[in-house]
Amino acid sequence: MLIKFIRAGYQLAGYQDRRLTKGLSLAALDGCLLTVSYFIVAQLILSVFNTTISLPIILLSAVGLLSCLLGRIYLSNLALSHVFGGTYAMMAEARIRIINHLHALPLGWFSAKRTGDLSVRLTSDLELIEWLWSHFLAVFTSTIFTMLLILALLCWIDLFLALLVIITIPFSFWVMSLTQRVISRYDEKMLDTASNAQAELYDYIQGINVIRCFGQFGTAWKRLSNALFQQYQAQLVLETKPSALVALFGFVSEFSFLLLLVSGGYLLFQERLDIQHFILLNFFSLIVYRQLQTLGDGLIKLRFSSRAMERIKKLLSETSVATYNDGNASIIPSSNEITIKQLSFTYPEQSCPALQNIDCHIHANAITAIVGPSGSGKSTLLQLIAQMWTPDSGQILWGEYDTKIIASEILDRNIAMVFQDVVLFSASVFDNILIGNQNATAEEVIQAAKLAQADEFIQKLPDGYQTILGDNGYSLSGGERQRLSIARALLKKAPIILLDEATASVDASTEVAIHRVLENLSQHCTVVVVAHRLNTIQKAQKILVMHAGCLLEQGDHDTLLRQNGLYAQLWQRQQQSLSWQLTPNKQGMTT
Ligand SMILES: Nc1ncnc2c1ncn2[C@@H]1O[C@H](COP(=O)(O)OP(=O)(O)OP(=O)(O)O)[C@@H](O)[C@H]1O
Repeated sequence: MLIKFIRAGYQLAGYQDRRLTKGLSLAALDGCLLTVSYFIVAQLILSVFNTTISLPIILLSAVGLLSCLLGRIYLSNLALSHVFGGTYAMMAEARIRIINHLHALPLGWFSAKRTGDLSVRLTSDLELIEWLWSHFLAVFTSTIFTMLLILALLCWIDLFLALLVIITIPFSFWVMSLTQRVISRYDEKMLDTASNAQAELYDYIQGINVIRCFGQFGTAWKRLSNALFQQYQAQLVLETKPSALVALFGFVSEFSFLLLLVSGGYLLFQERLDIQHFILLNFFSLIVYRQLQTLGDGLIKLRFSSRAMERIKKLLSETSVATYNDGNASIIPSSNEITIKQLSFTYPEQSCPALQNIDCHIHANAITAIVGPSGSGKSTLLQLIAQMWTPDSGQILWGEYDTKIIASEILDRNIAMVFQDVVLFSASVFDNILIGNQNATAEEVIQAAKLAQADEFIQKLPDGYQTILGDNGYSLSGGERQRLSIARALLKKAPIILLDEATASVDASTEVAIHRVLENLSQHCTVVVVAHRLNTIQKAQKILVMHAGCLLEQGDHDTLLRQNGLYAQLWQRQQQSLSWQLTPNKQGMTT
């Protein structure tokens, strides 16, 4: 089981740190040195009883014991620093591998799993494994060596009595494995309830403003306290259920000591064993008993963290977006046009497809707009173009190549996307824009902010570009946040820019200015925008009109108006609403 655990750890990290092997060898040496010091004590006891004790023997023993002690301090220190160095480096690598794997997972995975569960796997589960590697492996190795050597010493003193100790060891291990099996029945539940409690805590803190606004403290608190109570119960069961077996393990290990005491006493009485050897046998069997206890404790914890290891391995086995790992990094399409062929897509765990048989052509170096009623599939189409999901069927071609065969890093580098929900990090405004292109100069960052109509409000912030934004950039208005995310996308200078209602929260004049920038950009970029306000995309070279997951109409503004279909209806409704005027009625209220 231990070997399996170590192998799984190596797999998790993706490499085997040499410091760990070195540290474990040093721990084994430490265990040997401990046995040497016990041997010296045994010799001293024998010489007392044999009356051969003398000052030189006492001095020699003292020097021997001191050397062993100093040697052990040196060895255990060195062993631990190697084991810690190796373990922490490997676990850091494991975390990076997990994060890299998460990058490649389809967005649906994140919405299906709760953030709390993920954070438990990345924190508590990994910490448990890390703790066991760093604190148990070295102790386990030195304990095993000490125990084996002491058993050899026991055999040297009296083979028959040593065998009495040895035969009880398999029983101890049998009880230990029984305990592990019982624990494994409850530890899964404990880890699951811990994940759930963490998820509830996360939801509670995230949604505290909504909870407060709608007076939902009672309901929200009930959910949270329920989850915490379940975790508490699972923890209690895990601790109490195997306790009888843990006690039995202690009894079986102690029994060997008892057996030796009684049998040794009998042999002593029969004068077949002398007193000095009787004392030595008991002294050593007591040490074996202690070592067995240490091993038992560690192996029980090992079982617990093996479960954590399985959960992380399961996370790593989640299937990534098809293109992510297999893509060809050398493919660079000759043009930035996008062709969509018979594309259909259903969200995970949904029965109705969000997109059905979409066929269209998105011109290079032009603006294409996607419009349609809410829920018609506009954002989904945009996200599929950005390869955030794997389609059920159909193809998306970038130039002449199917995006499935293009390496995801190439796609990521060439596509800039502005999402509906803007995510800003707790960093300066400057750094938030710089995320778009880490190699950009300060001038380029400011230029991108100017193009996104963000420079003016940034200059008015307390520290300008160096103003630190709070959690998720809460100190900015919705429109300001959107402009920062547009600046970020512009800074990327990607040949394909996708904007999902990127200007929904900005005022009309800013929106016009941003669209003017997009028009300029479209001279050398493929720009795809999802828009609700149709007057902003009137000049788009192509407009895709979505309805209930289908592409209903396509063409430019004038063609679509002539078709007198859904687009014409939407256009007319918006034009009517633009002509509305607020006038006071007789009671003086505006209507
Ligand atoms: N992560 C998801 N999981 C399951 N269903 C989803 C998910 N995201 C969107 N949907 C569903 O897919 C359909 C299309 O959604 P989509 O967001 O693409 O529409 P939209 O046209 O962009 O809407 P809006 O204009 O309101 O943003 C909707 O029925 C929506 O409920």
